[in-house]
Amino acid sequence: MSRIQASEFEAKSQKFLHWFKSLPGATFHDHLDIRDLRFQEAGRGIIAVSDIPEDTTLFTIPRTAIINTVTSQLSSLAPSVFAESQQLGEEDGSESDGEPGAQVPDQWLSLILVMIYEYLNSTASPWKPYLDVLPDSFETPMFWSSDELSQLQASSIVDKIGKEQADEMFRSKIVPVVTKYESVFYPDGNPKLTDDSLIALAHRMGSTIMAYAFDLENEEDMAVSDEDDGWVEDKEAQVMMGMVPMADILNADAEFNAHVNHGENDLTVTSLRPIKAGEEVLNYYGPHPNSDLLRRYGYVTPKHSRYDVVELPWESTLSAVKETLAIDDNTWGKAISRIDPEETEDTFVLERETGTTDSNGLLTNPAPPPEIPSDMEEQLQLILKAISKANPGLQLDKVKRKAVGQTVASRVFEAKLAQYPTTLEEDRALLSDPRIGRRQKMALFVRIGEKALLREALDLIRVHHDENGISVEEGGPPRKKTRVHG
Ligand SMILES: C[S@@+](CC[C@H](N)C(=O)[O-])C[C@H]1O[C@@H](n2cnc3c(N)ncnc32)[C@H](O)[C@@H]1O
Repeated sequence: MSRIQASEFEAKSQKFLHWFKSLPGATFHDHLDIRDLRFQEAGRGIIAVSDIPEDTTLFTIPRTAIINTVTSQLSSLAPSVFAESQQLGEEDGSESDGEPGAQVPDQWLSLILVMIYEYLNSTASPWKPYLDVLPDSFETPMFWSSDELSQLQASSIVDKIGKEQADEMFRSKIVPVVTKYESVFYPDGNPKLTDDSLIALAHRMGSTIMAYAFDLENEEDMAVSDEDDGWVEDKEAQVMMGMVPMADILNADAEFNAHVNHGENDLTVTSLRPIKAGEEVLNYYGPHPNSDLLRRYGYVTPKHSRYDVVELPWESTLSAVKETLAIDDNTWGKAISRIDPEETEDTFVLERETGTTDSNGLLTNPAPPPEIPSDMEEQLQLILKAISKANPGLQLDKVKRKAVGQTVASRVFEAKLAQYPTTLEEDRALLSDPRIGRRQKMALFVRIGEKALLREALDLIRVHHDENGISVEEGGPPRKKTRVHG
């Protein structure tokens, strides 16, 4: 990084800080500063420059400083925009942030439109110094090349990126709104963007929102008292997305030392424990696996590994059952026909039953090894029962069913491991290679976490087998004389 780049970056941070402090109702503790953390690939962050005691208000953000559909001028200049984007989002029930069911589509689309409006009106925007510290490029897989994506190997994150769906949604929902309100989005004859540039801008704003926006909580009683000023229109509108200057300069980790409180007129950030001079103030984005952290925020951390997950398709469990019990096709067909696809899960999630942090933001217990997912066990027993109904000769007692279940789970985990072209050991060796780039390193981190989880699950099954005095062989195919062809 050249000195000029560093000083430009610093100048933007200080301009933003100055702007923030001048907002009516805003506070920023003297013992804090915004720092350039690009040397640790963390953009900007907030650092304590002197010791700060527990329970200190670190800064206060008035709700009027938040960018959303209530505060942006766009609402008054084009009042029907949000109604329209709401309808458009609801019409096809489309998912908008790449995570099924995670966000009401109209909220995300509306905020993208607001951010596009503020960005295109940049010099006139009251948030200009804030917009200047928001990112213009991202490390999220949405922006990775296919070569980079291949480094994620068999991680289910690959299927959740949703670039094409986002492209399509922006083309069909954002472009027509901007075109319809051209004079609002391009004031004073500002040059118009081509559709492709507008879609690229929508991606930029969409990714910014994904990594920076907050779900703004409103207390129950506010829902009544604030009805007049538009914050809360009805029960469903009680959570509203917004861009919260300064709160979103906080980086985050699975252990953290600050908390954002949502008050009636402002948001306050308080210290959860003493913060020493030189320490970074850290927020918490949630118990995300590294795959999700990468997908949503474009980074990974060792502490989030405890929340890693591996998705296992039901199909793979079925194949392992058929193979383990050496079931012939006829019996299998009958057994499968007894399973109602409406009543079964398509995917199971292997994860550790790890608690989250204590009230100080610290993780106190090590994460235990992952058990076989309970819904996978239930469905496994369901198919075993269906097999015994299809062929009574294949009826198994409880102990045997348990052993078969564990053997099947082992096979499912092994099969998943086999989908990753490299081994855990190879990946760990590669991680320490100084020549690998940032994205490759993050991809390695994700796949190492998933492989380690599968290995832990396999080890745990081995321990259970030993404890129960059951060999894996016993969970294997019944001997020839007990095999009955249906
Ligand atoms: C809400 S912003 C935090 C401020 C951000 N660092 C900036 O410069 O604007 C979230 C983004 O910060 C970065 N980030 C947050 N926590 C991080 C961490 N622990 N390590 C590395 N990057 C982090 C990621 O790029 C993420 O998308």
